[in-house]
Amino acid sequence: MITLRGLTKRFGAATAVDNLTLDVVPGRVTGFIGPNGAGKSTTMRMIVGLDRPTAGEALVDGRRYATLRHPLREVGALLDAKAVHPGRSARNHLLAMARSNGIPTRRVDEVLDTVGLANVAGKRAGTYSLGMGQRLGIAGALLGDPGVLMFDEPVNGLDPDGVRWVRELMRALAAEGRTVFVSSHLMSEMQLTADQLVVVGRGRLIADAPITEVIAGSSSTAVLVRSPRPAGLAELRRRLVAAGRAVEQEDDGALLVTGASVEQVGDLAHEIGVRLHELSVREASLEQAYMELTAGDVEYGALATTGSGARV
Ligand SMILES: Nc1ncnc2c1ncn2[C@@H]1O[C@H](COP(=O)(O)OP(=O)(O)OP(=O)(O)O)[C@@H](O)[C@H]1O
Repeated sequence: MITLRGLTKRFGAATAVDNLTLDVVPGRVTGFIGPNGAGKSTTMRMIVGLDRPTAGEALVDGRRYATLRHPLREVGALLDAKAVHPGRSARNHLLAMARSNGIPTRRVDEVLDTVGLANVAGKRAGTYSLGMGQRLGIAGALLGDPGVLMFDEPVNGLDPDGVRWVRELMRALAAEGRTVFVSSHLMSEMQLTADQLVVVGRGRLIADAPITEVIAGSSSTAVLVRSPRPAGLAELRRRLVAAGRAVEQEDDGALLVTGASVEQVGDLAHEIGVRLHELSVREASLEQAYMELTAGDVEYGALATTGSGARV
């Protein structure tokens, strides 16, 4: 478990992380998302003692990182995949990490196997591709078989096969009861990987909720209603609009209702005697929900060059 209490980091006048309080619990993949510069990396760096909080604290299983005797056995982290000496082989890099944490050598070969680098483990890390570097970083995080794992942008630079491998790895680690905290800008991937989401903007907490709740809360999540009776559907529409719901009509005549639950729409249809052929939820994508949540917190926005003209 990771516990953040009033966690704050200021760099001079700028506040990178602003009073974050939350728990990242075991047995789930918790996605950590937010616009560029929102404070995700700084938060993760404070959890593993690489940055010192200006105020508040970050604890791993109730303890500060600095007080852990064998930290790699408690918490593994992929923070900067390039933070490997380029002249060192992957195997030697992991061996040095293992020695300093009382981890047996055979574990080095195990994790090299797990991440698919066994065949190139003797090559200098400086010759590795971006994706291979990510795999080496992940191997380092797994090395101590820790109960808490953090990954900052783990799929960065990976090919589709690698992206899928990371997704399955995260899910498997959480299923084993570990705490998995992972940041990413790829919302479609997050939607497939995470159970819980922590959303930050300008250092502050915007949301901490199950992914299903985040998506259900989006204004793009709607109820789809289809009926063989156009007159009945028109009456349903009139009633819904009168009740303050937003209703759109699809090209095939179906209604898309926002701001009402399936139960409410179904009950109303029953009340006025409209026969239905479909009543279902059309879920927003995580990307849509994310865009709404963070709309006011995008720090490095550019003017859109096409479409709506909205700042993105
Ligand atoms: N060492 C530092 N000195 C000064 N400012 C810093 C330092 N590290 C981070 N910052 C600033 O803190 C803010 C948060 O940065 P951080 O890298 O934590 O954001 P992030 O959410 O990880 O962003 P991204 O998605 O772009 O990786 C940014 O404004 C950044 O410029």
